[in-house]
Amino acid sequence: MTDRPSPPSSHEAKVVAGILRDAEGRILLAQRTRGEHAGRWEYPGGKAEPGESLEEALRRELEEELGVVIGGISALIEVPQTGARGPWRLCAFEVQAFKGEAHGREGQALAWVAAERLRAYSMPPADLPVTAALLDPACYAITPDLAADRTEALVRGLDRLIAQGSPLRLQWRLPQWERSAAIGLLAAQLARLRAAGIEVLLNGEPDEARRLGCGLHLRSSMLATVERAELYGLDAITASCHDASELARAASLDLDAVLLGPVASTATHPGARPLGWEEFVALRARCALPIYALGGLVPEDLPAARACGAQGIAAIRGLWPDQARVASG
Ligand SMILES: Nc1nc2c([nH]c(=O)n2[C@@H]2O[C@H](COP(=O)(O)OP(=O)(O)OP(=O)(O)O)[C@@H](O)[C@H]2O)c(=O)[nH]1
Repeated sequence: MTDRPSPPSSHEAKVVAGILRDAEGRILLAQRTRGEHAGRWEYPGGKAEPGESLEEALRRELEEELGVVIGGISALIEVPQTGARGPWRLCAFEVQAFKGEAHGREGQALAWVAAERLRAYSMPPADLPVTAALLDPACYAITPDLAADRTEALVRGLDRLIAQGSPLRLQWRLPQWERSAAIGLLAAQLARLRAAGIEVLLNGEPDEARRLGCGLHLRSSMLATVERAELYGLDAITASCHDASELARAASLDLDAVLLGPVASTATHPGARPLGWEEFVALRARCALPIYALGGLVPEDLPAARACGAQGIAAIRGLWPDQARVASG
């Protein structure tokens, strides 16, 4: 587990937002009536006032804007951003219960939206990571770098991932394997992975992923050269990023998420300089893509990652089940 990040700086403006659900599980959006994002939809809330805790701010805003009194809340994600007026942070909370019937007390339109329809609503950029935190897996596993004769060990690892039964993204990365063998094994495993709710992204070429009908992960070298048109018709697309220019490139291609790291030092990439959480936050603040924090992280790091604006963690060792047995088995 990594050291916890330092608390957000006090000169950073805070905006609180609540995720409210109705009896059918639909989520409440409010339409902005003024300012830069007028007409766009957002999670209801507003700016915290000086001296107010985030919970107090959320309670006040939701009462003022919607006429509801909220019960318990839990942190979903914080999204540090850099705006024209300086640093600010969108702090999104799941609202476990509320009293009263939500209505637009400030003339704003409201909509109860089924989770899978959220992305059909135009939202401010800072909301992209909030929506991704609601809809997409928090864990992004990467296959271990096994030798080409280790098919059985790999399949045993997949069995265990499936048995865990939690939502997951899985990057299929087998650099030591013949291309045809790596793709052949994925083709044979894809249906059962998908049936278990595991979303597979091939570390490879767009055409290969299209033929398999799975997602695609772009190495940073490919991110630099790939054209948007080559990515047409693919499921989820992610990319490896290490700095602000790669993040900007990923954003210009409108990718679904990126992996940013290494946050801490890792056994698999011993020479790479770790970013640490502070630099991670500084980079995250300059773009609005969903970002998985990568490098030396384990599931216990998830709350810290979410507090730094990460969608979750990406890892080989930290997420591959029973790594020790795979390595020696
Ligand atoms: N409430 C809310 N604000 C958001 C979201 N996403 C996002 O970028 N924002 C931005 O955060 C800021 C929130 O300010 P606000 O105008 O709602 O807050 P307020 O009513 O307390 O402030 P005001 O009285 O200065 O207008 C706006 O610039 C808004 O566009 C979101 O999901 N919910």
